[in-house]
Amino acid sequence: MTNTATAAPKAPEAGFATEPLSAVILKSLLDKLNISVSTGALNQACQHAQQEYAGATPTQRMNAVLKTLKITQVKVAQLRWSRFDQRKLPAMIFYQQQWQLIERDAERQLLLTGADNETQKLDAEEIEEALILWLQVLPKSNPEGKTSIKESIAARLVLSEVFKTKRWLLDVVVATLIVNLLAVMSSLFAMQVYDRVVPTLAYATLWTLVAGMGIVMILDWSLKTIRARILDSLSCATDKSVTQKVFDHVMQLQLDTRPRSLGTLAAQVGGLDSVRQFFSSGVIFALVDLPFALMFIAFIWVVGGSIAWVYLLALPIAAMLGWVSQKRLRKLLKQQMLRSNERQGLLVDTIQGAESIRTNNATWRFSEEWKSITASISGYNIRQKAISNFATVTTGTLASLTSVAAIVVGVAEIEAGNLTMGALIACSILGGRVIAPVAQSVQYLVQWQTVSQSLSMVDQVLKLDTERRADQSLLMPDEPPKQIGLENIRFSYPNSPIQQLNIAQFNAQAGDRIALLGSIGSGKSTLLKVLAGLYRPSEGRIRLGQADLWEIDPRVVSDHVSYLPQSVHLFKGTLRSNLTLSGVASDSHLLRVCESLGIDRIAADSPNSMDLVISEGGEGLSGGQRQLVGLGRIFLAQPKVWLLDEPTASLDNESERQVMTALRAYVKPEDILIIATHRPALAAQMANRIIVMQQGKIVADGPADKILPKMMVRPQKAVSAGAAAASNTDTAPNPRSSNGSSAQSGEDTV
Ligand SMILES: Nc1ncnc2c1ncn2[C@@H]1O[C@H](COP(=O)(O)OP(=O)(O)OP(=O)(O)O)[C@@H](O)[C@H]1O
Repeated sequence: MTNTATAAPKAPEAGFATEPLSAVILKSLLDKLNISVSTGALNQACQHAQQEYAGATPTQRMNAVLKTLKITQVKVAQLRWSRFDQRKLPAMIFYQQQWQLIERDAERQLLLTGADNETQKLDAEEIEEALILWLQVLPKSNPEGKTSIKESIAARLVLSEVFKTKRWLLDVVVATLIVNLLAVMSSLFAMQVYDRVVPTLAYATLWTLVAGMGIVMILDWSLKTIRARILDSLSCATDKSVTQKVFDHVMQLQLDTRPRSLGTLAAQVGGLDSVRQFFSSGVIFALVDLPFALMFIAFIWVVGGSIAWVYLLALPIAAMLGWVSQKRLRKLLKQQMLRSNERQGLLVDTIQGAESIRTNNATWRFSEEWKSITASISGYNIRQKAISNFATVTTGTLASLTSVAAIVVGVAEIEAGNLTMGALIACSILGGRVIAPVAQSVQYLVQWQTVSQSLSMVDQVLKLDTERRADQSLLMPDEPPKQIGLENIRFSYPNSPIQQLNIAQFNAQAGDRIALLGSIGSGKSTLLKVLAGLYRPSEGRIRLGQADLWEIDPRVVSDHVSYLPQSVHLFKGTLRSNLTLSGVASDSHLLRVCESLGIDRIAADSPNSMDLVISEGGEGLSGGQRQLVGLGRIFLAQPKVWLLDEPTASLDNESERQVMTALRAYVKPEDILIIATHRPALAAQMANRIIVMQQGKIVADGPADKILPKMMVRPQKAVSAGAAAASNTDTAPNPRSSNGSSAQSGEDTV
């Protein structure tokens, strides 16, 4: 167990706010970030920023420099070295009264380079309080929104499902081949009738031909129906399997890397619908029919000679039209989809936060935001519709033009004696079969843009890390863990340079009852989530029992470690289904837990008892009742490690007492209990060991009876008192303090 105490933060180095940003250092940093900029322009921008923003912070001046240089892909953050996530180097540092470049060399040693190009190696401790300016290069957005099928994970997923069995492909190709050959029969029928039946009025021949055509039509109808059925069932099966895979991926996402905007995430996953619609809307017919266009042209050549040229000329024009339209649509659709996802996120946020919006009189603000997003979506929509309508109408006109041109050429051929009237009519019928799939393909090229944008949205979700690698062989220890600990843990949220946890050593043994104290934002919840295996630290190791927690099967981890979040989420269902989320608790166990925690009173107040209906989003229970349900879940799970984040924050005194009693009864002597709380009274009642956190670090760790009394004295200085107490304290945990007197007066929060 560690006993760490850090000094209070030192004052920032004088002069940091006014010292000009060094153009030389900034140039080196931008070069390292692969952002090219001319030295002259950079010098001018730095001078301009210094003159215009003389008294401003370094961040404001850096932003001014970037704005002058028109560098938009970079965000600036300013923070102390002690909170900086060192993996995010290089950066600029204000040290020894000057701006310098800080990076790591090949041996991972910290290296400072000054404006004079002098370099020096140094240790992290020397620059603990120095100021860092960090430039975050935002991922390059793909302005064209181009997603190649090869790069797209979602597209590969869909295609691998579509082609899992290839039998259907053969069936569809054979059916299509026959359907197209039958189309040739229809044109031959027309030719025979015009050339042989009409001149002689040979009815016997006509009836024979009609009988033949009857068989052809029945065959055509049957094959088309079978082909559609095959493709429909294929698209349903693909849809089922792909959406399931994406849903499972979302369920296994590493929680700290999950995007913060959940409404947008939901919209991204919903994008799969347009992919499914595309694949089930008959695109495969158009694709399969497309090569037959060439076959029909060949047939027209045989029957009508030079008429074939007309169609051969129309083909590339139609293809060009489709290609140009989809190219123009690409960028528009991407913008439209991004805004649509944003709107979906706003809708979810507004519905969830309706109470806060109303009570803060903020309805107008959200309404304005909605109006502005909708206006831009409509703008994109109108432009997109104009392009696709142009493509559709122009292809239609092209089809008519082609058929007029074919007739004109045909008339000339008839005059020259190269063609009969029947052959001209047969060519006209076949010509329709050339233009139709090409026109359809233009539509699909246009539609493909929507699909490829949806695919790239789904891709963004599929690219997020899952909690375990797919190829990882996981441990399944059969012994329950007797300890949980951290070694050299550092944690920061993605895209944030701030280190939210920095803990060299922490160990909790069986029997430990730990209260985690610290001011708001000090990292208590983050620590509990890291211990629960919900957040993956960027560095270091979490030991659960003898193994690394991230090497253990997550189901085994959840069996042994339970975490109660600060705000408990309830799901649509009943009180019972919300308590027994995993569905493994027996009724008698459930009833005992409900009685111990007072949940039975919630059930008793409802006519439906334990079947009390909970609606989507957990509406139907009060804040305190939700917290009891959350506790109930953990009591039912009976874990070895109990991680409770402010478990009684929403409870009244009576319920809190009941929960405390229940905790004493249910937490077994060999279990580990860690409670994050702002209430020293709660800590005094439950804990035999106190840990105090500050800025993501453990600043005090020791027996409750040594640390708590000092914290009760001046709650406003609790954290530093805790740190001071710890520095005078034995490092071994003491048995639980019996000194309840300090607890009684300790209703203050820490
Ligand atoms: N999803 C997130 N992304 C980025 N930063 C976050 C995120 N969640 C929390 N933080 C930051 O991490 C820091 C630690 O937060 P944490 O919730 O662990 O604090 P805490 O000690 O539990 O606070 P409280 O007592 O208010 O619950 C805070 O500064 C917070 O702003």
